[in-house]
Amino acid sequence: MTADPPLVLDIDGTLTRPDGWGIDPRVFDPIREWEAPVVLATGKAFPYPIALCHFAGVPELVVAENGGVVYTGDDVFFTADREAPQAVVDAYRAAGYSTGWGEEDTVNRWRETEVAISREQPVEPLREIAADYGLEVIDTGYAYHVKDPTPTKGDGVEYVADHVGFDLADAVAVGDSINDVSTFSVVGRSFAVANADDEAKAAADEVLERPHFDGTLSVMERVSDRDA
Ligand SMILES: O=C(O)COP(=O)(O)O
Ligand SMILES: [Mg+2]
Repeated sequence: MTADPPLVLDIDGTLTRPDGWGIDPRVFDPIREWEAPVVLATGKAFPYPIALCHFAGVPELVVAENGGVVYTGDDVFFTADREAPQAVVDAYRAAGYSTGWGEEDTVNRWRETEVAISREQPVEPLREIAADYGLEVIDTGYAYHVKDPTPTKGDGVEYVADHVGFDLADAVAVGDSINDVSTFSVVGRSFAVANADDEAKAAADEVLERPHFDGTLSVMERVSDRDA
């Protein structure tokens, strides 16, 4: 018997420090002590959530690249490929723009199914080129993501739940942006942190009073049925 509900957590904007950048150091113990699966569902490239699970010492249950890459702990699923997003970014660069991440571009280096562009770069030409390729550009508040519209974080979360064997109706999700809306629609209870964008706030069952990991921690304390 487990007292805690399964958790689905976004990373940027949700596990972040009060100033919005970097993982809040208080994240590690509560997720390690959580008595149910914890799924990290992020727009970041695959190695980032894997590393977070690894260093926190928790099982690697991961939805990365906004649903493009799913890891159930046993199997990796790729639900899109990078070719078309890369063609969009190549055309964007050919038009004189840049991804904005510098020469080595560690943001995209290990990305398999989409490409991310710095929010300091102009988005309108990017949207126009992406539309020509039938792709979308989503703004997470941390980056612009050029992606196939089909795979979503919510689809990836369903994969993980099926493989791990928990009921999503019991699960609780916390997120901050438009890329969490699909997650909110597949779980039993959803929460948007106070810093969330309008789309996430509208989709969540509840908008929290507190931002970033302060908000997420308040949910974890509230939904845990463990005896104190
Ligand atoms: O990669 C991003 O832009 C945002 O990442 P997140 O989905 O963990 O918030
Ligand atoms: Mg986020």
